[in-house]
Amino acid sequence: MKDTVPHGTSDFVVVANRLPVDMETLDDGTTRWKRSPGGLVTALEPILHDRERGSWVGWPGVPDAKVEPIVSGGIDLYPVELSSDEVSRYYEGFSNATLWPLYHDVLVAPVFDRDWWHSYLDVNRHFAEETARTAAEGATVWVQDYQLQLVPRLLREMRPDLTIGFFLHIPFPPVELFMQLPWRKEFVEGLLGADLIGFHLPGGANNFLFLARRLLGLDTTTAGVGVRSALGRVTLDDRVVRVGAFPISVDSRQLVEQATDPAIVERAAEIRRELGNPRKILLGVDRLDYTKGIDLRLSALGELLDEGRLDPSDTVMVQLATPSRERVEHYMKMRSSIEEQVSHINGDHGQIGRPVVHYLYQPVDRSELIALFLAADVMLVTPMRDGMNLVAKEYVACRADLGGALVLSEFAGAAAELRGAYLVNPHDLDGVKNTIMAALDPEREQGRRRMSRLHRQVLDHDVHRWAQSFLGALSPVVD
Ligand SMILES: Nc1nc2c(ncn2[C@@H]2O[C@H](COP(=O)(O)OP(=O)(O)O)[C@@H](O)[C@H]2O)c(=O)[nH]1
Ligand SMILES: O=P(O)(O)OC[C@H]1O[C@H](O[C@H]2O[C@H](CO)[C@@H](O)[C@H](O)[C@H]2O)[C@H](O)[C@@H](O)[C@@H]1O
Repeated sequence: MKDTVPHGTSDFVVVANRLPVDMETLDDGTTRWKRSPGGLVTALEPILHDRERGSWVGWPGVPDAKVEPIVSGGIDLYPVELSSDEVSRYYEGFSNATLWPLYHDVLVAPVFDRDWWHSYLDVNRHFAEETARTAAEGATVWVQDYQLQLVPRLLREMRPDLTIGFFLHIPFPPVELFMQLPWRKEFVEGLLGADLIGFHLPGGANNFLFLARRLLGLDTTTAGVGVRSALGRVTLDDRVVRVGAFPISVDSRQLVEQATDPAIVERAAEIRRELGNPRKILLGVDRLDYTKGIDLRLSALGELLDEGRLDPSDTVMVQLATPSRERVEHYMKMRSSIEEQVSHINGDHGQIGRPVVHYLYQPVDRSELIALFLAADVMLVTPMRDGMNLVAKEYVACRADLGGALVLSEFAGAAAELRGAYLVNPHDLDGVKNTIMAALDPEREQGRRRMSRLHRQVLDHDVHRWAQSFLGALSPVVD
């Protein structure tokens, strides 16, 4: 973290709720920066690194942080200050207790609170203002995700010279659910401030086009949107907004490089030894979020052990749970119930020095994570609903050795592309159990063929292709 940067000179600006780094205050009162959680940051960081100069407008992750613009990892970071009241109402409230559950199939009931809505509106305006100050004349601005859906329109009003893209990282809900939102028109109008609106999957793009017709009576294309093709169009009085599907991905080549590094390969072997040399290692890696199906996979494991279909003396599960949104009620409840499940399984089936489930409620280093991917015989990715799920793609990118198996929920966006995975319906516990058993002991050549297909898919469709396809569609002159 060094040098300050001047405002108003950036030709390419990413705007996201979070900066790629979070500010952390240590016990002695000093501050340091650490990597922010989540897949949005994982995906966008390499894209900005690739560019000669890029800027990122976002929140530094803690309330009331007065921070000057800084340069980190070659990216100019422009912090947006949020008060503790805004963190509580805009971030924890409207973003994560209204929009997040509404857009994730109403897995828990969304709260519709008018004060939160006003805070969301205010904060979206702050972000638009900071971006308007940062962007150079005629710049390209790429707004990210559900926390900032009003920014495209607000920004266009302030700076009509900009080219504005918007990408939604979470599912766009079915029309029947979206219609619950008391401010539904404002959201569709907010997004239509962009020149191009991107979703992970064609289904989200088609839902949005339907809403633009039905809610706002706009003229739109009606043919189905394709993957990176056949963009939809919404015709406004003075311009046309394009709508498309651009499945996000990972920096596959970099992951292969890391996963074939002898030190990481050795660490993977060491992890297996540290776990007591079990015959099979199962792995889960998630933010601790009720959408991720961590409880479901623990139920499946518990029942398989209870029924004697898995032997606790030769099977181990590692579950990494990154702390997330810890002050939001459903996240607190989920943490308690998952920790109870882990205790039950270990209480019933563990032995001294040999728990069945190794559970960490803390992030681990990237290299340790990759070593865990290499050590895992079966990766469990079982969300009830997920925009994409980069963990699934990271696992198969790392398995250049063609070992391992991926159990993947049909309700993760990644399932649309990773057809060679062991796909499961997370609402069907017996189906999940049977599929885990099949993934644990595939016929060797068949297992390698599956992994080879998955690995190739992710190598061919990496995060650079994602960014190129979105930015290419945003403007033929933006690379
Ligand atoms: N370094 C590190 N990264 C993690 C850890 N847990 C999750 N991640 C990363 O966080 C990202 C999660 O993205 P994704 O699966 O799309 O889900 P999201 O959390 O909903 O964005 C992936 O890039 C993971 O590798 C951890 O313990 N350490
Ligand atoms: O910023 P947080 O509230 O701590 O949450 C972390 C991120 O979670 C979500 O990630 C999503 O984006 C991934 C990449 O496109 C995708 O694979 C995943 O399915 C989504 O859940 C959220 O959308 C981000 O805004 C958060 O930063």
